[in-house]
Amino acid sequence: MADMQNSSERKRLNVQGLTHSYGGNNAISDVSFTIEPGEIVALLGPSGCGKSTVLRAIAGLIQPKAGKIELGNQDLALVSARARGIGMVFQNYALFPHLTVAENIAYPLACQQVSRAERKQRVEEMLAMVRLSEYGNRLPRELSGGQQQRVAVARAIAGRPSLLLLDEPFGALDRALRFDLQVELLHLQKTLGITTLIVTHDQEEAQSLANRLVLMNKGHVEQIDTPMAVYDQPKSLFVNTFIGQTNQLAGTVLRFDNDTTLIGLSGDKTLRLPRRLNFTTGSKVTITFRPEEVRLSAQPGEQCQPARLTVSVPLGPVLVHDLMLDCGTTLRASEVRVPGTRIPLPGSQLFAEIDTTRCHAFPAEPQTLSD
Ligand SMILES: Nc1ncnc2c1ncn2[C@@H]1O[C@H](COP(=O)(O)OP(=O)(O)OP(=O)(O)O)[C@@H](O)[C@H]1O
Repeated sequence: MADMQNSSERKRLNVQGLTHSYGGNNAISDVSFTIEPGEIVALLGPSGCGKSTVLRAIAGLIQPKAGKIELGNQDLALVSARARGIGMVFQNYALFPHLTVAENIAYPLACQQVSRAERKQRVEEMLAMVRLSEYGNRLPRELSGGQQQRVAVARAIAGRPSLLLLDEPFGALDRALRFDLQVELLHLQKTLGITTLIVTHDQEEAQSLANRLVLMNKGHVEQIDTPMAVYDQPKSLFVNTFIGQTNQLAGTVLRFDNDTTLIGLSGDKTLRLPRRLNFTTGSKVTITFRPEEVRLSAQPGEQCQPARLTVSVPLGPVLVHDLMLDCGTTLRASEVRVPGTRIPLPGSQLFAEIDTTRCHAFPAEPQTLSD
């Protein structure tokens, strides 16, 4: 293990202005981000937003139309896929079915012309790392899905890559197994310190694994931040709704009083935000807030929106309430259950107090944003 730690050189990945199209249709436009040596970053976004295209360009499997990719101090433009020193793991394991587990792991080492004796030693080291020491002589089909994926990870890191690319690596596995493998991968990645890029559309996976998230939408990068910053300070409505759950209210900026903004909601209701928004009076806005930022009570109060309970669902330690405002907008509230928490009856008239310090405001129409 010590040998392994010293031999994988930690490198910085620098992606600048990456642009690619397939047959005239732009798949990614001006994608830029960096991954610091030893860092793990997740590329996250809805299906078709261009994640795999970015990964393929970094791996050298496609030639991007524009942009620059540097690993360490090396520009990869003229470096073949094979010579890039990148380990890859795909969703579908992609193990050679006719080779044993040990032969699969040894394969990239043979390509690198590593001596037979060292190959044997490294395969044993890798098998131990992914806790499959007893399985070296089995064929892939004699392993479970989770075990096969661990072999794929072992094979990807056996060649001591300076960059590890993972494309939906646990997508085919069930939830519990995914979690176990995520923890294992995190441990391995930290031990080896390999600069890692993981592509996923699973936001929980991204948040639990990565130091930073690169959020993509329609071929563009929308935000690059830590998982907490992306959750707490989303830069766009897309990011706000893609990460975690969120409530949305359509509103109009009515006026500014001192350091507050009065928002008009439908049905003559209002909401006062305790800060001056960067919008002009009359702007149409979308106000967002998380379910945990809504407190329900049976009594009306200032800043409370009347709402009728549709259903309450206990989810482990949390009670999730779905409600409907008078205007027909749905609202979700959540609270941590404590002994004695009562589940209200569907149809109950309740009052939703929104934590206005945590609300975000986004333009409902782009042209209403003031500068
Ligand atoms: N070989 C190809 N030929 C033509 N269009 C392609 C090709 N590969 C991808 N695309 C298109 O490019 C866009 C980006 O695809 P890409 O596979 O990079 O997205 P993705 O975010 O990885 O999606 P998913 O999460 O579904 O795998 C999509 O519109 C897709 O249809």
